[in-house]
Amino acid sequence: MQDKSFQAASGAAVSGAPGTASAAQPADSSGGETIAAIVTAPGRGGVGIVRLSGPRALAVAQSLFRSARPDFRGFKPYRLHHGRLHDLSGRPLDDVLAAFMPGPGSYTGEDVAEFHCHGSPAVLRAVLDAAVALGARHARPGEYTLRAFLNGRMDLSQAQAVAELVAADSPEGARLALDRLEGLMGRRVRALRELLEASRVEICLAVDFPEDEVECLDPQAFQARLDEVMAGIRALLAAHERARPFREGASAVLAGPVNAGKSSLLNALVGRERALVSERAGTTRDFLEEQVVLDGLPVRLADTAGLRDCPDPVEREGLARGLALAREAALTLLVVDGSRPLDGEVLRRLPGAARQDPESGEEDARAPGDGQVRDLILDPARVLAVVNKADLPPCASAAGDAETAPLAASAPSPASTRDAERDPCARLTREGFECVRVSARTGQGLESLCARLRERILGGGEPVESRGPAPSERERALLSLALEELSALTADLAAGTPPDLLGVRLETACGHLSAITGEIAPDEVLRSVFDGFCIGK
Ligand SMILES: Nc1nc2c(c(=O)[nH]1)N(C=O)[C@@H](CNc1ccc(C(=O)N[C@@H](CCC(=O)O)C(=O)O)cc1)CN2
Ligand SMILES: Nc1nc2c(ncn2[C@@H]2O[C@H](COP(=O)(O)OP(=O)(O)OP(=O)(O)O)[C@@H](O)[C@H]2O)c(=O)[nH]1
Ligand SMILES: [Mg+2]
Repeated sequence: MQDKSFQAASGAAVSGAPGTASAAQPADSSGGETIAAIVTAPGRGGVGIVRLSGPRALAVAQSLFRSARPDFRGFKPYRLHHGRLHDLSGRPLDDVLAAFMPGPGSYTGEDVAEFHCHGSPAVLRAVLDAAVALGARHARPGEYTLRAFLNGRMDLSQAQAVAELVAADSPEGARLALDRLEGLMGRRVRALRELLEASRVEICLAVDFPEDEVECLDPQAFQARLDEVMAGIRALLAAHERARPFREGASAVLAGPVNAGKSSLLNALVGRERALVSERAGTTRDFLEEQVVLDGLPVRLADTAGLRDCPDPVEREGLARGLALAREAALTLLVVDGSRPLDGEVLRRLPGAARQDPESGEEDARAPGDGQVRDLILDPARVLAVVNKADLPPCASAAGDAETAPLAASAPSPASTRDAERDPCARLTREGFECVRVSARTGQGLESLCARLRERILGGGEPVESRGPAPSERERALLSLALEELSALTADLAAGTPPDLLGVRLETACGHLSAITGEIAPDEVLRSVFDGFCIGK
């Protein structure tokens, strides 16, 4: 036997990998219990995994597993062994690969065993039942990662990053979570806290030896260190804001006149026939939302009822809902038909329209008479104009447009200024709107539309992938609290507040930072973090 293996005779809870256990590791997080779960997604799959963690993991694996090899002499850590699982009565359950990962070096810090089965829900259920019959119990959501946390394998920020990684629906969202999983966040926050701890020591000295106060507490150096910590916290808060759209997904709304091709565009961006499309104006009557990843950015995209003046109360209500969505969204995609002059419904919503219309009074004049709908005023800052149907001849080309010149030549040539006025793209550009020409039918221009949409929602700025971890919502709240405390401390210092009171503020700020990594984590905090997990994580 060339290396250590775990034979049936060796009993449960044999731990290998000496030297990796941290001194701070709690004696036992399992309370003696071994947990088991199907850790792959519900439903059928090529392979499905049942995982066990706890003191009886090895014993359970040894009773269920029979190697296919006659020379099998027990599990070798981190090796896949081929064989069969049998239940207690000896009935074969599946042909599998099995692995054993001894604590404390494993994911959970405990002994872990895995069965890589055929991905049938029936097989997986039977394997899980067999493990439970041998004394394991069903794992609660997030319990593997909770054990990893309690065993000092990761801090709270990393544990939360695991849940976020599993939930990520874009490559960038996953990257952000992976950065935190590596422990970047914890390291950054601990470094900031250490600076504050050094200040606390100074304060304690000043309190204990007041006669030496001048020597111990140099307000300038003290403030300089506070400034450094506050700058560090602000940088983390800024990273949170930049990452927010990737975490939560941004929202964009397709709005515009009837028949402009909003639903066609939704379908083209989603990649399937999600919304009904027809040549009849007023096809979409209620809004409809779909989650898509556009140019790496997760976006909740809503298709809405077309803008038109309509007496039908149902259609009016649909329109009102669409407009309400547009007011909330990060960006409105104003879809217009590029083969026709700009629709009156768009014209009267342009920012300058109220001034041009002598009959209408103030903003309220554009809300319909019954007062139930507050209408939308198209604001170039929150709108990206999408000039659709680029596959059709443009309604009128702007003067000097080379692409459409032959067409203009064959048509009776109207004055070029009138041309420019009739072209929706020219008109909207003149009104200050950014325009993208696309064809929902041919797909032309969709790539640049997605790129512009991403840029507009993220607000240009620094790329999210610029180094540095992005705090989660929970971490953002704690960082803000710490920052508030330090700002108050700055004011106290300037006002000549006695050192013992300054010390209290410092302690509070340190407490907030500790809560991020979980060094101080009351049960309800742990519960709120791990409750969001799925079973098997
Ligand atoms: N099959 C399987 N895949 C998985 C996991 C798992 O538990 N099982 N993971 C979990 O959800 C993630 C991987 N995370 C893991 C992190 C650490 C260790 C671990 O045992 N680390 C030891 C020894 C490493 C080695 O010998 O190479 C260590 O870091 O000391 C295992 C998985 C994703 N993929
Ligand atoms: N040639 C051409 N026709 C298009 C394009 N996009 C949409 N259409 C056509 O325009 C008509 C209206 O399309 P829809 O997607 O239903 O338009 P809508 O804006 O959702 O209309 P409402 O729901 O009624 O407001 C349909 O006949 C589509 O086939 C395009 O890019 N090129
Ligand atoms: Mg529609």
